[in-house]
Amino acid sequence: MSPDRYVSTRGRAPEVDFVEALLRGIAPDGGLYMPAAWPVLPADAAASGQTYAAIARAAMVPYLGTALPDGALDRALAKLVAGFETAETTPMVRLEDDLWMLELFHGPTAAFKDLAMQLAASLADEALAASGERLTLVTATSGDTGAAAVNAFANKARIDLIVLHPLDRVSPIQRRQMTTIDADNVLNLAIEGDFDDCQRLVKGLLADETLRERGRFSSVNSINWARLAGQIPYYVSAVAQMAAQGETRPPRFVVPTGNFGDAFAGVAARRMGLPVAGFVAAVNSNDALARAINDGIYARKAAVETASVSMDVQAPSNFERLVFEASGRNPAATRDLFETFAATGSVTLPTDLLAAIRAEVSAVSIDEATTRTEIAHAHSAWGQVVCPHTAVALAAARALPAIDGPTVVLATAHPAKFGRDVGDVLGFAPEPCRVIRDLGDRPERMTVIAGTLEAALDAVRGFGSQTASASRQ
Ligand SMILES: N[C@@H](CCOP(=O)(O)O)C(=O)O
Repeated sequence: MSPDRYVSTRGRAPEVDFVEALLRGIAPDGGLYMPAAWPVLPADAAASGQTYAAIARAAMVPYLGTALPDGALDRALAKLVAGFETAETTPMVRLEDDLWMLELFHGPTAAFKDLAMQLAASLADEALAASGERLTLVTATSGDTGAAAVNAFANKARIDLIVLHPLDRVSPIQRRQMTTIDADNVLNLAIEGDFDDCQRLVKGLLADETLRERGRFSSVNSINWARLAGQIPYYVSAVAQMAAQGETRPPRFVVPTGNFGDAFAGVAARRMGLPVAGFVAAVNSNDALARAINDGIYARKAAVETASVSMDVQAPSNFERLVFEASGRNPAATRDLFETFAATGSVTLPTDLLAAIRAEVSAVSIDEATTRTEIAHAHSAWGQVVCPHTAVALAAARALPAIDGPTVVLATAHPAKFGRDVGDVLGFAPEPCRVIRDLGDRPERMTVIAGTLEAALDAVRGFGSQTASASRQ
């Protein structure tokens, strides 16, 4: 069993290497790829004083094996860190003695998604240049993933990118980050529906045989293992940064959660040997994950609109990876559970599975009023202007019982991406960072379509002609 081989959570697909997992996105049996074994972090991986690139290299090399050209990861990491505005890439702020905030929003679209998306784009580019193939990517977004994907994949010669966002349910800045980029290889579709409709359409597009003639077809949502691999390093970096300040007790991480990809990357880091006291998934009123973990019933409900829009997710795709891992990597049990969920919208988790899930992660749901109160509290108590997603996690963290160790809250997006909601609470608009100021007032390009597979198929078939593709090579 090797960490550079990938198995499907549903057990009915052949093993693949990293490049295949990246370029396929989802396994042919409908499952998600998982490394066949967990690699072990080098003993000094989280020692203080290392650069982000060095930490990321150590954490990610075992997952890539020899699937990519020599030096591909180093080139991708060099480009990644050059695109960030802070020397530490993911700096930390100590809010209180035992409460820290890990800032993941200093990249080109001011959200944590940049950390993995920039790497995925560089690595996909290298893989396709080596094989001579073309790739079409489809991606569902509730705001941040789409922006990060458009920035990372715009004008890549061998790649077309189609982004589906729920019409009028992303923030104006998030929408403009997607729609104002000047790139013929990007198609923005605004779906009449919610994020879960977008996610359902992406799965439908990926399963459609008639689109195969376009070449390879994949997704850069966090169903793609490459997205998770690129999110593992910042957990290691957090432990290293705290060690540099004399804090060596294992931390508890509180992760604002939508699709559970960010949190599962943390679970992976712990599996690799990172000392972690626990994980808490902090969700907004879209609480399917919290209900599953706390009540033992995983059940879909209609999504509600919240200020933390990127977390307006009712069927978190990476819950499948958690179930696979917590079931002792049992593909039959995982398959049964998610096939039943797909058919009925509700499953009761078996008692032993639920206990194993709870050993990995706990979950807290934070309502809108508390989120607003927390935005105000972060400003009055610590002088921090935080985005609604970060506020959800801070509120969850402050409600938790104390532990003998630090609690680290992941700050996932810059507050200016959500200026209206944050400004509404604080009475002033958050200061935009450079990448948001640079958006300017360029015209927007997007197509509004109904939330049906037929409408999505029509839009995709009409996009990215061979002629246009050839002219970009
Ligand atoms: N939070 C997301 C939803 C998609 O998440 P992903 O991590 O699976 O790409 C967003 O901002 O779009």
